[in-house]
Amino acid sequence: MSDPRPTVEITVPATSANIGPGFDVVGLSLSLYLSLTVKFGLPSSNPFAITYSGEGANEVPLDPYRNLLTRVALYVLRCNNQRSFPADLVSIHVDNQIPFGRGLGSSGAAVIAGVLLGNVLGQFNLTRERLLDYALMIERHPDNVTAALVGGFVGSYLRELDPAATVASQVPLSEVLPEYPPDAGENWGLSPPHPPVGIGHYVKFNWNSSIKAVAIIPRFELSTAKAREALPLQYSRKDLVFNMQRLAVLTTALGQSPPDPELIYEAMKDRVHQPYRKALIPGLPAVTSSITPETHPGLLGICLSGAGPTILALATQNFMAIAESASKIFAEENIQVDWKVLEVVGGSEVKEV
Ligand SMILES: Nc1ncnc2c1ncn2[C@@H]1O[C@H](COP(=O)(O)OP(=O)(O)O)[C@@H](O)[C@H]1O
Ligand SMILES: N[C@@H](CCOP(=O)(O)O)C(=O)O
Repeated sequence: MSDPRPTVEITVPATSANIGPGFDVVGLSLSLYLSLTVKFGLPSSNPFAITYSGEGANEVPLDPYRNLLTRVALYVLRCNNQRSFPADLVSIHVDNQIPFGRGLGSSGAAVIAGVLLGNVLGQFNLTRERLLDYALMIERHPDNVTAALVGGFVGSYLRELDPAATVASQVPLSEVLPEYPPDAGENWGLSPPHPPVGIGHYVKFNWNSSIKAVAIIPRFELSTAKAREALPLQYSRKDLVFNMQRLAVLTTALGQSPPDPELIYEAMKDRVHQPYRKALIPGLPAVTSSITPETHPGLLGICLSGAGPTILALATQNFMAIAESASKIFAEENIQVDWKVLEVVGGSEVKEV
């Protein structure tokens, strides 16, 4: 009998999406990680164990048919004609540093980790582009998942698809990832819609490594779905031009040396999502308007991280003063925060240990 497969470690970074004007377009990978340790043994009919430590450990379902990571992995397996988890899978331990529902891309990281897990379990050797296709069937805005997969400061778009492929890519999440009711027959959910090839395209921008990200993380959760419901369906030309002008400047300005605070502070302003989300995040307008490069030398720009409620301040120094000023404004709204200084890091990794 052959030896069991080696243990595999999968690490996926947190991400901050939008960076002000780049709603659903740009993302930044940050130094907080979702890590999976996947152990194999002799083939057996015993079910494998899922264990968690860190963020969300007490709330996450440990049933593989309900857990987001393993449901995504099962989606990849089933799209590649493998109906279930392999018999030599013994355990998956998940250690998570990314807080849930705070705008730091926990669900995007879980989707990428699930796709990478499916690829490892099925030994499919899928390319990075194909892995991204699977992720984009599940999380339909490309900013978080692309940055979590490839790392760095990334811009991405979804390709316009031919009519047949468009139908597949618009299948609701609930159909791509059904919740697998325990009493359903064994053929249930066996033929999920396959992702069209080449849904997402991306480019990596330069990043000046002296720029750090201060994440000011309120102690309450805001689901991305709820924060997206607050947005209008239509925008004025004026507001779209406002954002496009700033985004065009920002993607280059954050790679320049030395970074120019005057240019970046204005280029991180937004009129597409932040104004509509302020009712969900008390203190947001005060934080983004009163902490400036003049009041806090070293600050480059400040915005909502993803769908919030976390605030992202990009800065080269004075991190504590920036975080304390933001904490004070949130405290006036009776909101406690935690804060961290994060680095911009590389993308996901899969290695045998
Ligand atoms: N590591 C994980 N394992 C399982 N489920 C996860 C994991 N990370 C995130 N999730 C799920 O995603 C939800 C948060 O998603 P979302 O509202 O998009 O917020 P975020 O801004 O953190 O991505 C969590 O409540 C949880 O259901
Ligand atoms: N562009 C999306 C990004 C959501 O990011 P998350 O980290 O909050 O999941 C949006 O702004 O809705």
